[in-house]
Amino acid sequence: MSAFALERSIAINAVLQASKVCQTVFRHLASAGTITKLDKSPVTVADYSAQAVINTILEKSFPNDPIAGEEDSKNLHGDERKPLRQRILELTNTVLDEPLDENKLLNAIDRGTHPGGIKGRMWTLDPIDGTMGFLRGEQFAVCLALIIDGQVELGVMGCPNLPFDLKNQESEKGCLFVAVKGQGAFQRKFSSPDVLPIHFANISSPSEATFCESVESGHSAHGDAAKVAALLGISKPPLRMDSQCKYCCVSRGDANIYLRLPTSSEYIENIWDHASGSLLVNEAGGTISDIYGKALDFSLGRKLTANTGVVVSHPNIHSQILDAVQKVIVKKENI
Ligand SMILES: Nc1ncnc2c1ncn2[C@@H]1O[C@H](COP(=O)(O)O)[C@@H](O)[C@H]1OP(=O)(O)O
Ligand SMILES: [Mg+2]
Ligand SMILES: [Mg+2]
Ligand SMILES: [Mg+2]
Repeated sequence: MSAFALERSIAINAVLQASKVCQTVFRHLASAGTITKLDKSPVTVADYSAQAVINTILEKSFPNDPIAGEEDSKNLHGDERKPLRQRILELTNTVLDEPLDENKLLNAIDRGTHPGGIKGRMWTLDPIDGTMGFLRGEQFAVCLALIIDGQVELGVMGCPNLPFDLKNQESEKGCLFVAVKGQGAFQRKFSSPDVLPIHFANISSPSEATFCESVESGHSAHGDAAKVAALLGISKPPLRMDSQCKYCCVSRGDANIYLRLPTSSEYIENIWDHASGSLLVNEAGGTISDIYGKALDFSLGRKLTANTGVVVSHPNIHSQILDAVQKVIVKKENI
């Protein structure tokens, strides 16, 4: 049996079940059931339920593995939140074999509070990455990764709204991406277990590239990305997309570069926003670094405290992209 075969199959099932919950929520209630967290970001019943589903499934097979997940139950307590809790519970129980009660639900969500770090085995989970995309009915991803001693070993991403073939409007939506370190990168449809290998598109000059970036200019500096593109002679418009679906798209050749350039806010990226995507990129033959060319360091806790921004591209052009990014950013820093 290949390395991490059990983890791979449990993670795929967990991500598919959580993705189902997200699809149900979107069909039935869209923005109802949304609350705003302290950092002003939105969280929905689907985020909580997806985290409860995945944490419960992981606990069954790997009871000793800690989980660093985005959500926690602190906004779900008290009488006022009872209807929200009930909705999350109902949703969660639609996909679990053994139903939870309210207490078990809150405990399952709070299994995700691990502080992270360099030692041992842990999972990191973003139950819905790109909540803004989810609320708009656009792209979002359910992202789960296994990290051992600070190294990402396995990544699984479910992208319920992503077409299997981005160029074909009729193409079936619902793609799952999976990578195990040293075993390659693959995608499959939600509807079939058959996996197909994926690769970065070959490219010899950055000027031929399509780059992708966030839809949200508050998450990634669009103006700086436009300057980088101009320096590189890129003439194609950017592919704007929410969530780690961007990692999936570059990994299967829909686009060639992913730029996540720091905004003026002092935001530090979370490990669950990049762990599965970074492994997928590496296994699909791409290069990923921060804007200074440093590898992403997943060993420092729940956040990527040693990194600034993200740059992904084919290895043939990575140093040229970094040069352009640094010209734009350093110029701005010196103003
Ligand atoms: N100020 C911010 N800067 C960068 N990323 C952010 C910021 N606020 C939230 N995020 C996270 O950015 C990711 C979305 O990236 P993108 O804009 O590329 O879709 C999400 O993980 C989102 O969290 P969440 O998981 O809550 O949606
Ligand atoms: Mg969030
Ligand atoms: Mg996220
Ligand atoms: Mg999230």
